[in-house]
Amino acid sequence: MGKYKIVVIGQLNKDLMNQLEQKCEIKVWSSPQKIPRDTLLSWLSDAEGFISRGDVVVNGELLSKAPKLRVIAQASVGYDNVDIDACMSRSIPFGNTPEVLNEATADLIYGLLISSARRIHEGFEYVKDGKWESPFNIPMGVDLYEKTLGIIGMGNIGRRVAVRAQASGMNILYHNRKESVANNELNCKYETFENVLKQSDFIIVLVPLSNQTKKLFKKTEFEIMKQTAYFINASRGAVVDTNALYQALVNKEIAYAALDVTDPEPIQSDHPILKLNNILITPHIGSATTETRYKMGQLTVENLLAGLESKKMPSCVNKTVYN
Ligand SMILES: NC(=O)c1ccc[n+]([C@@H]2O[C@H](COP(=O)([O-])OP(=O)(O)OC[C@H]3O[C@@H](n4cnc5c(N)ncnc54)[C@H](O)[C@@H]3O)[C@@H](O)[C@H]2O)c1
Ligand SMILES: O=C(O)[C@H](O)CO
Repeated sequence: MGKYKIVVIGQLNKDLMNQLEQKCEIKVWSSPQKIPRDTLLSWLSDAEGFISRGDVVVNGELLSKAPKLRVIAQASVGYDNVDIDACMSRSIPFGNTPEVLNEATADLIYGLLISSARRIHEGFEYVKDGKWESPFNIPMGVDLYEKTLGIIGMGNIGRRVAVRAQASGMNILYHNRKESVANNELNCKYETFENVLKQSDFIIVLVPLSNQTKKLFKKTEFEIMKQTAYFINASRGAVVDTNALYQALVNKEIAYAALDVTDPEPIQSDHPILKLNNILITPHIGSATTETRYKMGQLTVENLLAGLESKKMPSCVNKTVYN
């Protein structure tokens, strides 16, 4: 039997590529830059399998140019770049990589929280700039102990963040579309969206980007937060109205923001929000550790090969495709 024709966007570990090469003939785009749409569509014209990436829009137009495509996999838990209905209409299973990145992403988010609260990155700038004249003229932070953390979108990663916060002596509120026994058993209290915003000292956003969550955080939402609130977004940039966040930070309606995701990505280096001293931004590095990225790549390859061999994927988003 011949090899499966596949297209891979992004870099996979060498041994994972070797694994794919055993069974597949591969066209690979390993550049961090976005692949030109025309190139991608021409590569997909005879492909059976596709490893996509977050910066590729997978929609009906793309699928119409890929008549032989039978499976799509992606190394991420979020799949807001993919039109799942369009995949369903072609009975194409789409595989993502949940859970394997929980700990790494929760570490990064907790790192953002501690770094903001304790002014860690500012402290280093201070030292580099020669401003550290005595032990008394230092940037002051705030305690986490006995403060309230509100998690909006309390799923796999949110729960791992909650465990870290509890170790620091924080109280946890959460809001999801509905209350969950598993979250309550973790000693986290369910509240309405508005109450979480009103009552929390720190707010972490971890909802998937969807039509319901696009610009979930606008002017009104920042207005109802405490003036001392720290706002942390690690979900997707488009969940937040960046201009409203900028105004809230400038007008001191909230104290501080830390973002691992922006809208657009990358954020323009001359964006005015970068000039503020009450913001910390990292370049979408939630899952970016060697070990975790390897596990994500491994699950992606398993998903793809399962699909090509007409077996059930270990992690399929549109499971009803198998009904
Ligand atoms: N910064 C990063 O590198 C990074 C890494 C991993 C995941 N993410 C993002 O984080 C998101 C969450 O990941 P996860 O693995 O915890 O997913 P998950 O599906 O386990 O959790 C998401 C939670 O959000 C809730 N939710 C969905 N829509 C909601 C709404 N409208 N209002 C309130 N709650 C809602 C769900 O009920 C669920 O509990 C991903 O979708 C992805 O966008 C970012
Ligand atoms: O959704 C995810 O898994 C992260 O954002 C990494 O892309």
